[in-house]
Amino acid sequence: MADTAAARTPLMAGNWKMNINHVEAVHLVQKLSWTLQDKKHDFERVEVAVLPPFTDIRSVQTLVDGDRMKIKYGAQDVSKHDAGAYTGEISASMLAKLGCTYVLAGHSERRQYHNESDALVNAKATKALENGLVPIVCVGEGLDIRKAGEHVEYTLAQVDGALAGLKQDDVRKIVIAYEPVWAIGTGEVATPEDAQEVCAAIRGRLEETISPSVADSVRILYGGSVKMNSASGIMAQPDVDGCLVGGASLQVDEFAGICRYLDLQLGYSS
Ligand SMILES: O=C[C@H](O)COP(=O)(O)O
Repeated sequence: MADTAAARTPLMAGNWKMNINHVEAVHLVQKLSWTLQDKKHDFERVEVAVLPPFTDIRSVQTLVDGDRMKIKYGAQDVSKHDAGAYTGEISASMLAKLGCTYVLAGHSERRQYHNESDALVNAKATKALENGLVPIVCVGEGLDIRKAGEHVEYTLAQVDGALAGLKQDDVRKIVIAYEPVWAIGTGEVATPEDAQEVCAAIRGRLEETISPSVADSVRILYGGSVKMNSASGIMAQPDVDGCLVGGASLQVDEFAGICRYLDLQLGYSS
């Protein structure tokens, strides 16, 4: 496959999960912005996004808009419904109105604790796209599947299910995050080669089932215990276009270091 990684702008997305209230969110985003600006971070070269809990999004929007920050933001989940009697759910149009760019669909914790199926992930991604949001579709295997050596096949089946029926032009817009469940929040980092193996297989599947040009455009992230020190090795892989960062995104210096992996690779000051 043609190596067009340079045409895919890397994305570092910080998933705060159920951490950080709306007051803390303002401090965290402000400090992240100052830290990155101070280091002259080039947001066109490496895109930075935060994915706070729903209750924080309005505060983050106000700050980002007011200070004209280049940090993007989004949500951790979205309803498959447009509106109506769905207590506790949040629609894609509500997120769009809040200026969200991204929304996670099918994070492994949603699949694990809320039994989200590939069909539901597909419905959520579809709703996100209809409302102008970019879904970050999450896939990845558990430890038993990895040990059985079935991780590639398993993950590709999730990709097929999550993208079923989407139009080529819609698939081109999405982001896919490969997060091996055994490496999430455990300190167990998949090796760069582990990440590359599955990310390359996902790209290959898009090439086969959608089109080579779509496969070359879609950004594929790795997620699972990424830290400042592991980011550059992971990002050196040709089919890895960014990271979905959980725990480390709650620490400004750590997350800023991940976003600045290129500068740190070149030995510039941290
Ligand atoms: O959404 C992020 C992934 O679940 C990774 O989380 P983690 O960096 O805490 O392992």
